[in-house]
Formats: sequence, C-alpha cells, structure tokens
Amino acid sequence: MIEVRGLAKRFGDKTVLDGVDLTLGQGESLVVIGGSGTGKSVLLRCILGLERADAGSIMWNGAPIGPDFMDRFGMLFQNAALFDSLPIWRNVAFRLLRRMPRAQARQVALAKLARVGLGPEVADLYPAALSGGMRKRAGLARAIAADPQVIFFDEPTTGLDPIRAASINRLIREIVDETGASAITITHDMGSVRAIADRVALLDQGRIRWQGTVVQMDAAADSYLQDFIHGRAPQSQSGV
Ligand SMILES: Nc1ncnc2c1ncn2[C@@H]1O[C@H](COP(=O)(O)OP(=O)(O)OP(=O)(O)O)[C@@H](O)[C@H]1O
Repeated sequence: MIEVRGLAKRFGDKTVLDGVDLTLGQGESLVVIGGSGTGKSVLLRCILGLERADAGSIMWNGAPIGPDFMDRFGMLFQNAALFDSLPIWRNVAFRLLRRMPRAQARQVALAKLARVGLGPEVADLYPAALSGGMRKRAGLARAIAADPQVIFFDEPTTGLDPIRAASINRLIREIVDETGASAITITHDMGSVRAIADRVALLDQGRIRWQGTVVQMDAAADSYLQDFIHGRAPQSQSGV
C-alpha cells in the first residue's frame, strides 16, 4: 500500500538517502533499522511529507501521497511529544475534536487510553504528572485515536527501561494485529525488531542494504547486519 521508489535526499553536498526502495503491504509491520545518522528519520519525514525528496516517488494505494493520507495515519513520536499544556485526554483526542463533539471525543479518548493500559484517572492529568512509560502509552493512544490505516513509530522504546520497553513493544504488536493497520517503525532496539517486525529493512549508506523476516535476519550472511543485530564492533575496528 506504500511504495517508495528511488528516494533520494541531500542536505548541501551530503547525500543522506541515495535511492531507497521500500514496499509496505496492507497490515504489514515493517521495522527499519540502521546506525545513527543513516537517515531513518529523514526517510520517515519524506514519507510524511515533512521533507521534500530530491528524487524518487512515494505512492499510497497507487497514487502519490497527498492530503487524504494526512487523515489516515497515526504517529508515535520519539519521547511521545505530548502537548504539555493540554490534559491527557485532549492530547489523545487532538485530531478527533475537529470531527466530533467534545463529549464523544472524550469517550473515544478514554477507550483508547484503556486499550493502552491507562485508566480514566489519567485522563485529566497533565503530561508532566506521568512517568515516561505512561507518557509513551498516552502517545500510543493518541496515535491510534483516529483509527489510522498506517501507523509510524519513531524509536518507540527510547528512554524506557527494558521491562517497560518490552511492554510497549508487545502493545504495539497487539495493536497492529487488532487494527489491521500497516506499521513502519524506526529503531535501533533489537527487542523492538523481534517483537514488532513482520519484515526488517536495514538502511545503510543511503540505501536498503538488506531486508527480510526476523528468521531470515538471524540466518543472513551479511556481516554488517550480523554486527548490527548483535551489537558488535565491526572486525576492521576491533582493538581501536
Ligand atoms: N534538516 C537537516 N539539515 C541538514 N542535515 C540534516 C537535516 N536532517 C538530517 N540531516 C542529516 O542527515 C543525516 C541523517 O539523519 P537522521 O536523523 O535521519 O538519522 P537517523 O538514522 O534517524 O539517526 P538516529 O538513529 O541517530 O536518530 C544526519 O547526518 C543528519 O545530520
């Protein structure tokens, strides 16, 4: 349903994306991994239309991504990115308030909060009163509030301890399965990869260097991929 072809993006004389090809199927969960600064966020920003690509195309259901897509996607931002001045329920209901009465939007927000494990007592609190894990859950409730067809997860476990990270990963996988939404996650966290991915794509030097299932990833011969998934320094740099 999302087709990225030949995507290229430069900043000045620095080429960040250099011909990225990616396909995201209906209901599929794709996780994009890659080292720091390889362009994962730039790729996401290009897909969302926040960054203009220099070349290539991004199609959604066979047509270039346009304004209709904006009502169809949800996004969990890194660090949840809640509005500090709004209570949690209004953060969750942010996009709903444009399209339904306030009382109804609040009901939907409470239901989405319940789905991510947050009770009604959280609804009227402000983000500052929540722990990092709770904020992440509230961000997830906001991402799914408008029943999106595509959900983007930007580093969903950053800043969480391993146990909270594992529960967020599990929640993401459950939500993707339940809603039938397609998902693109960008992360360095191999725990997220294993919990969330139907398919993994490794971004390296501006291109998709490798892609496949988690089982294929574990068996892949690509030495850089193996170094990445096992957190090893490459051979050429050992002893440095
Ligand atoms: N607006 C911009 N202007 C100039 N350079 C940029 C801009 N945005 C990103 N870059 C550069 O593009 C490269 C890729 O950045 P990006 O944030 O996409 O990496 P990333 O893979 O998401 O990294 P990380 O995993 O560390 O978040 C970096 O070298 C960054 O400095």
